[in-house]
Amino acid sequence: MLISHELISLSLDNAIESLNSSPMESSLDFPGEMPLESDLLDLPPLPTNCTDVNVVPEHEKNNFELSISNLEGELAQLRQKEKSLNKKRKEALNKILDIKGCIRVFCRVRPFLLTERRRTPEAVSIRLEKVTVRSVGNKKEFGFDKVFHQAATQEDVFVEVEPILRSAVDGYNVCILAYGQTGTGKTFTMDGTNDQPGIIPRALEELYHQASSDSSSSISFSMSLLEVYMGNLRDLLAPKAKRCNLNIQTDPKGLVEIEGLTEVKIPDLAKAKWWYTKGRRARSTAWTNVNETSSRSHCLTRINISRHGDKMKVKAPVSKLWMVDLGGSERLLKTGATGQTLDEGRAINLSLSALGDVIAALRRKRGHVPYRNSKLTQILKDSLGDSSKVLMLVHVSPREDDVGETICSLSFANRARAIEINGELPEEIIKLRQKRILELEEDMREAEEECQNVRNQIQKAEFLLSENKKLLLTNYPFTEDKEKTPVSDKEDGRTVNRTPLITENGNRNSLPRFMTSTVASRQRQNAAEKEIVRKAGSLRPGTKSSVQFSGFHSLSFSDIRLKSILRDSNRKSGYGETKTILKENLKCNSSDLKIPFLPRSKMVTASDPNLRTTLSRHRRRMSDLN
Ligand SMILES: Nc1ncnc2c1ncn2[C@@H]1O[C@H](COP(=O)(O)OP(=O)(O)OP(=O)(O)O)[C@@H](O)[C@H]1O
Repeated sequence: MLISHELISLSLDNAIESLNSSPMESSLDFPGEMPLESDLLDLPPLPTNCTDVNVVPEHEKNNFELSISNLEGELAQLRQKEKSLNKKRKEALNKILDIKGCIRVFCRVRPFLLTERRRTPEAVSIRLEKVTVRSVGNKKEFGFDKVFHQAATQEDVFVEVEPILRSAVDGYNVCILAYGQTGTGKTFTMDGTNDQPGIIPRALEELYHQASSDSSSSISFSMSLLEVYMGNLRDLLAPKAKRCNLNIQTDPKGLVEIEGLTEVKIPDLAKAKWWYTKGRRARSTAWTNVNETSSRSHCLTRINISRHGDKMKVKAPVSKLWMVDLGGSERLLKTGATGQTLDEGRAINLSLSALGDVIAALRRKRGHVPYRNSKLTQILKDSLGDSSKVLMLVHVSPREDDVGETICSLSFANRARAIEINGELPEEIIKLRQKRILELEEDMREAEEECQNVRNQIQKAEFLLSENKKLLLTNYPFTEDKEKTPVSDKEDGRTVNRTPLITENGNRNSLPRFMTSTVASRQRQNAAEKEIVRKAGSLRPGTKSSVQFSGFHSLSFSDIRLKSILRDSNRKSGYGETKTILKENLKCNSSDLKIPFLPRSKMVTASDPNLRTTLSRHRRRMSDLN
């Protein structure tokens, strides 16, 4: 192995030279396809006019080591910078959400269905972020943080939801609730269809996207799905027999856990979607006068987000993302419900009113928050409080027949926004807030852009570091074993570089004494190495034997990518194009990439007397290994 590596450890300039030269000019010519290492082993004995590159002087090893430690230092600094930029972005986002309010309420108006008759003037109209409802000469107006008109797409809705998801990945507990009369589109918004996926499938995708772009920590997800049906908890991911009667536990710190709830690891998006679809199928639905597949329960999807920092031993902090498709609020007579369906409707209404009370108490910053009044609010206790972010999407129907229900839903939403206490804010304060939000958004965007730049630099540095390590190991296979084989030591008052020797059983320096080098032979060897370096250096000042990135960064010729780059460059004309190809493939600036350009005449031949010692040493090492 060492032989072939040494053979192909040509410097980039020599490599390009070989690739571009004609068969007459070079004995190591690679027309089109590069030879395999095994091919190289089968090559006939080296002719005298051969580029000998087996000697890597010891002082270059120090350069490698210095380069590696420089890169490691650079990487540590870059990672620190990424962390602080991330923190800056988080803070800006958090401030934005605080200004906008920790409990935000959006309204979505469902379009008319094909079976519904459209009347003018329409009962529900929208102007900016206000919804106006008209009925028999009366007109009521409701304000929201955001209103989605009938033509709004799933994408439009998701764009507004995305920042809150970011908060979940940043470590906050987040709760997204879909509220509204039955048949107004809650399930459509949360779940969607195959063609028009809703918030949950999009959020899953987004979470993996955010996790993959955060290199400062590793983020993992797990999923649970449950429904609150008639005041009971049902585990939608458990086998049917084990689904019911789960208990809610709250620890002294106020963290909520549901005893026995199935929690599945979702290492990738495909797994996440698979589990989600499985759970959704188990949900209770029934036919009502209003909706053919009316949800008869509250369906809760929980994603636990664990963030592992540098120290994997420390227990990873976990944040919860709840996405809740609430049961339909309805006036029970209208739905034509009887028997069990009537009971289901009552249970839904009771828990919705408990939810309304909790949100209103939180908005008013009351000392007592009535979480205990329903199972739904008990479950969501640690995700509705002060340090959490809540988003409620209220759904309404555009139909005149539904005006009564629409007004009920919008009043519920207004209560959650605490509008009746504060009234709408004065125009001036709204403008000031908007200005501040714009500034913070700009800060966030800048931090994000800078962070992305730093991530690119990290990637590049990581690549260079691994290349340098590979190269070091290739040329100095015993590098880790520093104590047993000192790289250099003093002998007779002079510095002597030692190349480690190896026997079949792997012991070094255990050769018979007559085979080991003497002080004199080592000095000759040393002198020969120095001579090679001197000759190479004299050909072009500053030329180094590898692709030079800024500073000491170098790239091994044995790297597959470089091989293919060189092969391409061989088909093209030469130096200029090679440089372009390298730049494109390695995605670095031209200033970072300095390819030494050497004249073709730069050949070190085996006939050089100074090289004889070195070559014989090389052959001995080859035979040691064979
Ligand atoms: N924005 C929309 N665009 C197109 N179709 C919609 C939209 N919103 C709702 N619908 C359609 O309206 C019907 C009822 O919607 P959906 O089942 O989502 O209501 P729901 O509020 O979840 O009802 P329930 O509370 O009874 O479960 C469905 O056929 C759905 O496809």
